[in-house]
Amino acid sequence: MSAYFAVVPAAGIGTRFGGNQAKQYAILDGQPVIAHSLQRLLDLDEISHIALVLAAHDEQAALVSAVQNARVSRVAGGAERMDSVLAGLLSLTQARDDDWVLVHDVARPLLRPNDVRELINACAQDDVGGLLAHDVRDTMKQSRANSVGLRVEATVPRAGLMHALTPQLFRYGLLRDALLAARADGVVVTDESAAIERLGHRPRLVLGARDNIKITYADDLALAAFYLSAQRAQGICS
Ligand SMILES: Nc1ccn([C@@H]2O[C@H](COP(=O)(O)OP(=O)(O)OP(=O)(O)O)[C@@H](O)[C@H]2O)c(=O)n1
Ligand SMILES: C[C@](O)(CO)[C@H](O)COP(=O)(O)O
Repeated sequence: MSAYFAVVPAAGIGTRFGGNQAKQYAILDGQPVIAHSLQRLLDLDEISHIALVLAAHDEQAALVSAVQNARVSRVAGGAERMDSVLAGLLSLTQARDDDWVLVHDVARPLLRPNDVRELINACAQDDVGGLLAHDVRDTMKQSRANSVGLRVEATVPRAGLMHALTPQLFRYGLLRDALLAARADGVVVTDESAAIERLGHRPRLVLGARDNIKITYADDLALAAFYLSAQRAQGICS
């Protein structure tokens, strides 16, 4: 039977979020974002081990109790998200090629356990894997900046457009090889699926909850606090 591992890329510096510390240490309902994100994964008994990928200069992670859990190991990250994910994967020396690895951004603290289970179930018989996603709702415009400002270039048909979320779940050996190939080709991918797609595969898309937001800009923190209290009211988390 295949085992499930997780890699949590947490080596980013949060340029778009701003402030004087990385966004994973911003406080959300009394706890740093990293504590929420890790706890959501630790609550899933299916996951045997989590590789937490941190920036080399990170001195705050060690102070977070979820980081000290025996199922969590710390790994040094790289310059791009894909380098950090690869470092996490390569640290999982106990994983076999046909085991599964869930990659989940530390910046997504509101992951619902049921979404992970749906992703796991949907991919169970799959040779490749898949990711959580949700559909684009708004009318989409292609923009172009010119001498008279920002203008509409075209209206892009929204049918079939999806937002890629995490977790993204792939076979360990396939994901490792896909990321190594992207790196060897000098291609920077912003998610695991893109690396897998480059090899000609078509990852499965599993509809995920819209509250699984990524904290990217500072105002996302207030939105996350709102969704967290709504999840509590629904009994989705403690
Ligand atoms: N070299 C990097 C860059 C990003 N990440 C992680 O990848 C996830 C998604 O990246 P993003 O939201 O872009 O985070 P940051 O890189 O921190 O933000 P920014 O791009 O605004 O600097 C985050 O959990 C981040 O910590 C990482 O582990 N290693
Ligand atoms: C992986 C990801 O979270 C999918 O939404 C995302 O691609 C990573 O960060 P970015 O904001 O797209 O750079």
